Amino acid sequence: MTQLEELLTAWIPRQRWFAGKGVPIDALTVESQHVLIPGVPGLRVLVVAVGQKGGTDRYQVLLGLRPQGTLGDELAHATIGVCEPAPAGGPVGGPAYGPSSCAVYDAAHDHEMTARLLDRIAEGRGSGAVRFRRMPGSSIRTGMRSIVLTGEQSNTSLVYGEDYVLKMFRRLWPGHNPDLELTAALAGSPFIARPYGWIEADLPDPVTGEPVATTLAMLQQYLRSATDGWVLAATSVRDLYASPGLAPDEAGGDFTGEAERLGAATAAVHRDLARALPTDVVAPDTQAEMARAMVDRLGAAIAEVSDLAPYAQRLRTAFDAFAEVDAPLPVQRVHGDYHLGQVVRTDVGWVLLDFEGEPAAPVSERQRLSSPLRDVAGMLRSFDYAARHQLTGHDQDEGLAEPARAWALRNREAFCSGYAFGGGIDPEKHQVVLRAFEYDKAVYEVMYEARHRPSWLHIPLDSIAALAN
Ligand SMILES: Nc1ncnc2c1ncn2[C@@H]1O[C@H](COP(=O)(O)OP(=O)(O)O)[C@@H](O)[C@H]1O
Ligand SMILES: O=P(O)(O)O[C@H]1O[C@H](CO)[C@@H](O[C@H]2O[C@H](CO)[C@@H](O)[C@H](O)[C@H]2O)[C@H](O)[C@H]1O
Repeated sequence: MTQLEELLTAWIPRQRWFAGKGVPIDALTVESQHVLIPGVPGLRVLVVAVGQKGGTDRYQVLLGLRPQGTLGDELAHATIGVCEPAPAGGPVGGPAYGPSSCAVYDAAHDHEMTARLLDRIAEGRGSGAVRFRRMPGSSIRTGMRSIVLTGEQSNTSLVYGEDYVLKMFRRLWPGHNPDLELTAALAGSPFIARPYGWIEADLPDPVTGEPVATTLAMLQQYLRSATDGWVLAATSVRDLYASPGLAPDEAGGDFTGEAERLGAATAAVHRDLARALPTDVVAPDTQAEMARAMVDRLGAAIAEVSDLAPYAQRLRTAFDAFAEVDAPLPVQRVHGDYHLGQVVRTDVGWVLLDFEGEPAAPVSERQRLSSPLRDVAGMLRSFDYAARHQLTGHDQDEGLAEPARAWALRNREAFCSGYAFGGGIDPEKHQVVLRAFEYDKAVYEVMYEARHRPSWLHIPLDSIAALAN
C-alpha cells in the first residue's frame, strides 16, 4: 500500500459520503489519478477502489496537493495528511512536488481550485481522460467562489455564489449517472433545477475492461430561495405537537396544501419522463421477478438487522400478493429514491432534485424501468418519517402517537389526490402494488439507517411494525 493509500484508508471512513461505514476496509487502491487541468498539478481526481467484505466499491476523491507547510488555516480542516517525497512514478509524485513533502487535502474545500472546475465546464473543454461538458445552449458565469453544502448527503455539493450547484458523485459506477440522464431529459421542465453541464471520465467496464464514459459531477441551477421539503414538513409536525389536543387541520402550519401540490408536481414529472424516455408494460413473469427482488432485499436486511425478522412473514405475504396482481403494470424511468429531502419549495412551486436513485445500487439496476408508484410509495414513507422522527425522546410521545398518525394519513391522502388530479394514476386504486413498494422502501430504510444513522433505525422498524399489523 502506498503512503497516499494509507492516508486515504484512515480518512475515507470518516466521510459522510462513504457508504461502507462500520465495515472494516480490507484493501484500498488508488486505481487512477488524473491532473484535472493541464498546468495545475495540485488538483487531481482520484478513483479509489475500496475492498470490504469481499466486494469492491469505487469512490471519487478530489485531491489537492501543496508543498508541506503552505496549506494555511483556511484549509487545515480539509487535511488528509502529509506524503513524503515519492520516487518517480510514486503515489503523488509530480513536477511541482516530487522532491519535497507535500500536504494532501480534500480539494472540494479549496475555492481557488473549484473555481477552475466551473471555468472549465463553462469552456466545455472536452478531450482526454477527464472531460468538461456544457449543456448545449447554456452559458455559465465564471470566476465564482464555491462553498461546500453541509448536510446529510451521499455526495458532495459545491454551491457557487447564488447561481450554481456542482454535485460531485462520490460513489462511482461505470456509465452516466441517472441524475444527469433524467435531469437532461427533463430540461425545460419547471419542476426541476436547470442542468448546465457535467464532468466525465472513462472508467473500465467491470466485464469487458473497455473504457466507459462515467459522470463525475453535474452542474445545475442553484435554487437559492428554496426550502427543503423535509424542513417544511417537520415544521408542520412541530406546530402540531406544540398544540396538544388539536387535530392536524386545526393546528397552525397545516402541510396538506403543499402535499397536494407536491403530488401534482410529481405526476407532471412522471408524465414528462414517460414522454422523453422508454416505457413498457411488464409481463407477469417480470412482475414476479420484481417481487422476488423485494423478498431478496428483505433477506439481506434481516441478515443485517435481526429485529426485522418477526415481520418477515407478513412482508413476504405482501410481496407475494404483488407478484400475483393480475393487471398490466406500466413501467418507466422514475426518480427511484423519492423523499421529502429530494424536493424543494421555491417561490413558484415544488422542484424535484437528485434523480440518482438509491445511491447504493448499481447504475444498471437504477436505470431499470419501474412503476411510478414506487416514487409515490417513497414519498408516503417520507410523510411517515416526518411524523415519527420527532416522537423520539419527546416527553409526551405516548400522547403524540395518534396526532402523528393522523398527520401522516392526512398528508398521504392529500399527496395521492394531488397525484391523481395532476394526471397520474390514482394510487389509492392500486393498494396492493403501493403497499408492496412501501414495505420494500421501509426494508431499504432499515438497512440505510443501520449503516448510516443507527439512532434513527427505530423509525422504519416502528413503521414496519405498524404497517404489518
Ligand atoms: N439545485 C439545488 N438548489 C437548491 N438546493 C439544492 C439543490 N440541489 C440540492 N440542494 C440541497 O442539497 C440537498 C442534498 O442534495 P441531493 O442532490 O439530494 O444530494 P445527495 O444525493 O448527496 O443526497 C437537498 O436536500 C437540497 O436541500
Ligand atoms: O438523499 P439521499 O439520496 O442521500 O438518500 C438517502 O438518505 C436519505 C436520508 O438523508 C434517506 O431517506 C430517509 O430519511 C429521510 C429523512 O432524513 C426520509 O424523509 C426518507 O423517507 C427516508 O427514506 C434515503 O432513504 C437514502 O437513500
